[in-house]
Order: sequence, then C-alpha cells, then structure tokens
Amino acid sequence: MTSNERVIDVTDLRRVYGDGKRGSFEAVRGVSFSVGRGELFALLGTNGAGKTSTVELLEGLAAPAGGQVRVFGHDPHTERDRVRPRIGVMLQEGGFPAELNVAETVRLWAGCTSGARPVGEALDMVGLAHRRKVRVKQLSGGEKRRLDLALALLGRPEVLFLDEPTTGLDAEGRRETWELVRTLRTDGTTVLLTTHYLEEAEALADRLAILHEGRIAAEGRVDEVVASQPSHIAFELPDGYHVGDLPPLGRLGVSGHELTGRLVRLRTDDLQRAATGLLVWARDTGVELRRLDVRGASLEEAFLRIARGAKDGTAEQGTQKNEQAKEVAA
Ligand SMILES: Nc1ncnc2c1ncn2[C@@H]1O[C@H](COP(=O)(O)OP(=O)(O)OP(=O)(O)O)[C@@H](O)[C@H]1O
Repeated sequence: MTSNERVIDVTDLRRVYGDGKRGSFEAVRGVSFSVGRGELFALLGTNGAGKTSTVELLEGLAAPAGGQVRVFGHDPHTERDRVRPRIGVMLQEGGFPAELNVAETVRLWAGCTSGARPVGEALDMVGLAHRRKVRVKQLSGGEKRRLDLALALLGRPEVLFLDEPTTGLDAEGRRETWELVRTLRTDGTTVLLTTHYLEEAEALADRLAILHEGRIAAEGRVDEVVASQPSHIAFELPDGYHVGDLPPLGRLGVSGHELTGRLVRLRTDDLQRAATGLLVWARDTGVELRRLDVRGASLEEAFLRIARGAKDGTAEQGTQKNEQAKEVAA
C-alpha cells in the first residue's frame, strides 16, 4: 500500500439476489480486502465471478446480505451523504439522455456535483473536447466510455470506482485511459478497477484480487499472485527416447508432466533447477531438445488456472480432460 490509511475496508462481504429463500443466488460469498489511500486495486474474474456485485456494494448502491463495507470509515449505504461527494463512479452502463450533446450532458451532471471541474477540463482529460457538440446517441461505444469517465471525474473524487473502463476502446484509447488513470493515481486518487484485460491489471495495479464464484481465489501484488503459479518447460522427446529415459523428474523439482504425442510439458516451482537439470542431461546424452520452450508463470496463467477450475472442478482436472494429453505424476 502507498499509505497506511485504509480508504476502503471490506470484511466477509456477502451479496444475495432474491429474498434469501428458494431460488436466491449468493453472488458474493465472504469477500475481504482493503485498499490504502493512493493505491490502485484491481478486481479480476471470469464472467459472473461477482466483480460488479462487489463494487456496487462498495459504492453504496445496495446493502450487503452479510459482512461489512467501510469507505473513509463510513458505511457507503447507510451513510451515503458522507461518502458520495468524495467518490467518483464509472458504471458499466452509464445511460445518458441520447438527445443531449456531450457538453450538455457534462454540464447537466456538473449541476448535481459540488465543486465540479469546468466542463472543458473534464472533456480534455478524456480526449472528448473535439466532440463536445456531438449528440450522445451519435458517439461510438468507446466514446461513451470516455464520457462515463469524464462524469466520474467531475467532482475531483478521492476514490474512483472504474467498472471495466476500457471495454469498447481501441488499443490507442486504452493506452490513453491508462495514462490518465496513472496521472490520477500519481496525484493521490485511490482507484478501484474491475477489468477483463489482464495486461490492464498488470500495467496499472499495485495489488489485485482474482474473484471466482463469489470468493477471492488469489490476492496480492502481481508478482506475488504470479509467484504462486508453476512455471513450464516444453520440448519434443528426442527420437528413440521415452519419458522414462529422462532424469528423475522429482529430483529436478518437477511436480507433474503431460505427454501429448512426442511433446513433453513439465510443471515446476523451481524453473532454474528443472531447466538446468534437463539441459545438462541433454548435453551429456548428446541429444537436441527440439521445440524447447521455457516459460515462467504469468498473470494470464494464474487467471486461466482459476478459470479452468471453474469449468472442471480443479485446474489440474482441466489438463486431464484434454483427451490427447496423458497426465503422469512425476
Ligand atoms: N440482479 C440480479 N439478479 C440475480 N442474479 C444476478 C443479478 N445481478 C447479477 N446476478 C448474478 O450474480 C453473479 C455475479 O454477477 P456480476 O455481474 O457481479 O459478475 P461480474 O464478475 O461483474 O461479471 P462480468 O465480468 O460478466 O461483468 C452472476 O451469476 C449473475 O448472473
């Protein structure tokens, strides 16, 4: 955290859709985390993992079914008046009056915001100044996201909630939004971001949590979340060799392997030891390891393992279900 002051504090949070009886659905199942002042925290997760359901509770749009949310030490739902003026919210779907133009929309919003930025400044920040006279219904999807962001920034918020802020933006628009978010953060704004783009979380987040089926499956700095995942080494078995001819894999720090045709894929938590052992064996045996690929763990890998677990029960089973792959414990 960039500050010891906890601006957002979430403890054992629960959200249930329905009346809690038959047919009800528990979308958030005991989520806890905190965000320090000036920190950028990203919530990742598969579709339906519970990101929006969680963020809406932080914004005070609904009361939790259990647990507690505090923003600046206040309950954002029951003490809305104390929290709302200090936060900026960019929802997934803004819903603007389609007939107003861009500047009119911002002006309308500014009228409901105390200490609002000038309209031109807000539009400049999101790169929409040249579209100020265009009607909202004529904006592209990406431009509407920028307008959403301009409205969220109007009140110079201390905490900014961004729900999938770059969905629909092209690559350049995404980079521009990242730059803006970085600048806001440098200026001390605390940001809570949900995103489907792993590179967005990697580029921006101080810390992140991966939600899965309403629970936090992994949490920490990007490097900490990645470090909890195994690395991989892949190569083609040399002609005439079998897996049993390789050096004892357990001794190389390999925790499991798959064989797909002649392609071997090793899993390890000690990449250097496993790669060194394998390469020394290849040199001493005088064989070439074709299609050699040595790969450290990545955020994408961490995410996919959690997502595969969603479909198959566990991440490991996901691998086993590949009919072509033969999973063998080392
Ligand atoms: N109003 C609602 N009534 C009933 N179930 C809902 C409601 N809103 C969301 N859900 C369910 O709650 C779960 C979590 O939804 P939520 O929108 O929070 O997920 P998400 O992680 O934001 O997903 P996405 O990435 O697709 O936006 C989903 O299974 C969704 O179908």
